[in-house]
Amino acid sequence: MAVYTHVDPDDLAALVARYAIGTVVSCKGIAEGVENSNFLLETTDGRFILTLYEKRVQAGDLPFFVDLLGHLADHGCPVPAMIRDRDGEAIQRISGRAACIIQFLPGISPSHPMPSQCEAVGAALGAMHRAAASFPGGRENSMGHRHWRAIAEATGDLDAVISGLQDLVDAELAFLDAHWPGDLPAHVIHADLFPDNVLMLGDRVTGLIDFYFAASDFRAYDLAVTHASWTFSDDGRHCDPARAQALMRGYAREIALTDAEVAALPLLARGAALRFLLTRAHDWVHTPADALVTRKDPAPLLARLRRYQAHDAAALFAV
Ligand SMILES: Nc1ncnc2c1ncn2[C@@H]1O[C@H](COP(=O)(O)OP(=O)(O)O)[C@@H](O)[C@H]1O
Ligand SMILES: N[C@@H](CCOP(=O)(O)O)C(=O)O
Repeated sequence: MAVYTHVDPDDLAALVARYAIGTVVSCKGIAEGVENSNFLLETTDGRFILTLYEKRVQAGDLPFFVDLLGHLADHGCPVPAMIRDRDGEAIQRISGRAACIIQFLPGISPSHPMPSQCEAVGAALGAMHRAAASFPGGRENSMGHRHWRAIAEATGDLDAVISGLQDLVDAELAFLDAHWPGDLPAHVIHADLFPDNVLMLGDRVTGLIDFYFAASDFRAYDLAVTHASWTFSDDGRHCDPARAQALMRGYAREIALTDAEVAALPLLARGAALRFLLTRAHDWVHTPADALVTRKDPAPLLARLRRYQAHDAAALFAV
């Protein structure tokens, strides 16, 4: 359960009173997620998500996320609105944290996606990229390639997380620094489109959520993150060709990748696997003991990284 911060009932009632959304019926911590404190808020008017922003989300970035979600919704993407209070404010404070009340979207995150669901999420990602390309805002990717070495250093002894990890990470960082592309098509991307950040009903995508890592970066890197998180076995050792082809097919319906992007995908996927390996390793070591959160295992991301390092990795991205 990701609840880092307690919400006092009187403070919550006062917060909700700022909005035209009825009065509080209940407010329960949500089991999923690792970054922020999330609550399912029920009022006399319906269901909402209350998010208190923790660790990696800077309060100063929240106006960017509010504007981005508004832009994507205006372009037909299934993203949740940040609800505005009677004064038009979406960003609040409660329990010493920046906070938002967010539209509740229906759907379930697929734990073991079917190929048809991978195809649907590929198309939803492509459509989201088409919309994001016209978004005028931008944001440095604080979880992007240039920052991975700092995350590794902040973790401490990587060998204490997985034996032999330090040497592997040092070598991979050097390789990626030497080969990372300079000029692929870029705009604001989601950058964390794991299955738990997509809501679906059957094969229909009903929600793309959790945009708090959204930042300016290569669109093909976003596809690589999605490939790494949707097409592998739970242990990260096996990429399912049916799921991978379906994801790529769905994306290709919306976006025609350039030859340079196609050539870069295996490298970008190595970067994607390393990024989430590093943040999981960091959180493995540094998550507060009293937080109600289930830490995510870094090992399956290491297995994916090894798969993407293999000489035949380009085949994993065939349409
Ligand atoms: N707009 C929403 N509609 C419905 N459920 C949501 C919404 N936002 C978040 N959730 C639920 O809360 C969980 C955690 O949200 P998420 O934003 O992924 O948290 P974190 O940023 O901490 O990882 C999601 O897996 C989902 O179950
Ligand atoms: N998706 C990342 C962790 C970030 O958590 P999220 O719940 O905000 O996606 C991972 O799986 O390591």
